[in-house]
Amino acid sequence: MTYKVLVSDPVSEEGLKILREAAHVEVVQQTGLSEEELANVIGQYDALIVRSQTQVTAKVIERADRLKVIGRAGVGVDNIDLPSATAKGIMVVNAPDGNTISTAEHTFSMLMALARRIPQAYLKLKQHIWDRKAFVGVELNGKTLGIIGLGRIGTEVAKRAKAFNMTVIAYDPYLTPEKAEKLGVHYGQLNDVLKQADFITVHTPLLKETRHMISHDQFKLMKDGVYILNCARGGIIDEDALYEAIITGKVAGAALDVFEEEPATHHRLLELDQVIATPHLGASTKEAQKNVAIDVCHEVLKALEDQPVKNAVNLPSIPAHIFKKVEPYFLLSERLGSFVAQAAVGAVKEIHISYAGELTDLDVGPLTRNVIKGVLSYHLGLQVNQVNAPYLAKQREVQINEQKTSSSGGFTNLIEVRLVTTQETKRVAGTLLNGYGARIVKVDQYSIDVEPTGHLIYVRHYDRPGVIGRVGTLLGSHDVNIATMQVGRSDVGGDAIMMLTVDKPVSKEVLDQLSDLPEIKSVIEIDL
Ligand SMILES: NC(=O)c1ccc[n+]([C@@H]2O[C@H](COP(=O)([O-])OP(=O)(O)OC[C@H]3O[C@@H](n4cnc5c(N)ncnc54)[C@H](O)[C@@H]3O)[C@@H](O)[C@H]2O)c1
Ligand SMILES: O=C(O)CC[C@@H](O)C(=O)O
Repeated sequence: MTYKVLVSDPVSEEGLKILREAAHVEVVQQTGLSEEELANVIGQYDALIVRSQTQVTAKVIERADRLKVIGRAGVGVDNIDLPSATAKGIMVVNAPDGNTISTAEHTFSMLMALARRIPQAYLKLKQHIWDRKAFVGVELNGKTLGIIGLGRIGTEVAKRAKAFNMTVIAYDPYLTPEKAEKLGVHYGQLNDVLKQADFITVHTPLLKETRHMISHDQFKLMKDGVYILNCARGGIIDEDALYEAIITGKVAGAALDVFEEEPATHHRLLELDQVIATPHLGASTKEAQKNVAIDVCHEVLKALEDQPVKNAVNLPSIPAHIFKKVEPYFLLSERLGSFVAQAAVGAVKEIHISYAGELTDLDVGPLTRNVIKGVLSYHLGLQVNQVNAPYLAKQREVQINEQKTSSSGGFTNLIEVRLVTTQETKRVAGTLLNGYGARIVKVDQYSIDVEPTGHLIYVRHYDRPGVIGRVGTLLGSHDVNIATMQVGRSDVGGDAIMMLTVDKPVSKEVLDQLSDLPEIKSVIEIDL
């Protein structure tokens, strides 16, 4: 059988030749296809290889009847509708390592160009104007670089900054003071980075939690005359807030490689002299394109030949007989991980998972991987899957401990997840109730009974008369309907929790108002 592979973005020939040289593969290159055009041809192909331009939408996937694998030559898979691909059984693979250095170097080029106003001076000279007074820059030497997101690229940027004698302060949910010390960077919370840095660069994925993570309130905390860089994803920085911060002089300059909507040829930020920009060129080097093309083509070939792949973004690979037994606990295990990651404060250090009751007879490996996936996905997004979750945890020095125990607290099956962070230990336990589905039955020392689904509000408070009423009244006054409410307390008048299920996401303003109510200790919104 011959496999047909469609390459719909420019991808390096050095990678494609791996496919061309495979006897049973035919490669077709067709770039610049509209959604409609791609949907019309996709039915003929077994594999699709893209970079970031091609939008692999639900409509395209719906027509992809032969498609076995989608290969992304790069890291971000935000241009691929992963749920649709997964639902149709199409594997998505990426090439996460090949463009790290290029993107770090691009960020550093932008940092230097921003500090010395090189693009602005270049433009003037091209207009035959020899203006030396207008382009006085600032040195990097002795300045503080704030890095938000110290993953692959952030870490490489940090190394380069240190070579320039910069102080580096970083915030990442997986960064602990010990790891920071090893890397030679200062450990900070987000606000520390915002307050202390002269230059701030973001290197996180674009997730619900990171969308607009730098907005009006965050700009207010920064030093006057701060410089901002985004070579990660448009949308991490709120572009309207950035515009305002530049106009008011809070931000002295910004370097942008990415935009909320691309191509961004007419963006109003581009009108500002303080803004320098490139059209999403972070990964555009011969080396990176060669690396990612080779990596992704190897992966696509393996997927076509049913061999194990390293960088599958969506599909688990579990033998069928094990899958059948553990499948009912899949949702519960992942949601417990996700719950505890959202509920806990501080950088993740250890994940302890214990299984009790009838689960002790099963191979719980896939469930453990699912719990880890649930924890890590909160900060690492779509790149985490069943296959790579333990590897990603190890890479981040997160310790994993799995055990089976006889104490099931009266439940026929029980999964307990204990997350140890730099600041606290958070526990959650769940069970699968025969005929009723998954339930969270314990949070820390409190017994509750909550379906792990939808929008939850987790309130810690003091057990005093009137607290529950005030919470209900406040939510009601903001048109937030409470679907269920569970209350747990340690002892009368002592610490207590409330777990509310609400029908729609609650705005930050309402959550802040809830936190300000008397006797409330903390309020966290959890999306499952
Ligand atoms: N401009 C380009 O051409 C280009 C090229 C490659 C990658 N990228 C983008 O760069 C970004 C980083 O890529 P990477 O390979 O370093 O990814 P990575 O997964 O190695 O690192 C991302 C880091 O962000 C951290 N993070 C997640 N949520 C956070 C939060 N709320 N606050 C602080 N940190 C948080 C994660 O813990 C992780 O360590 C991604 O958005 C990727 O798509 C852009
Ligand atoms: O394909 C590109 O050049 C962009 C790649 C980059 O944004 C990525 O996420 O890997």
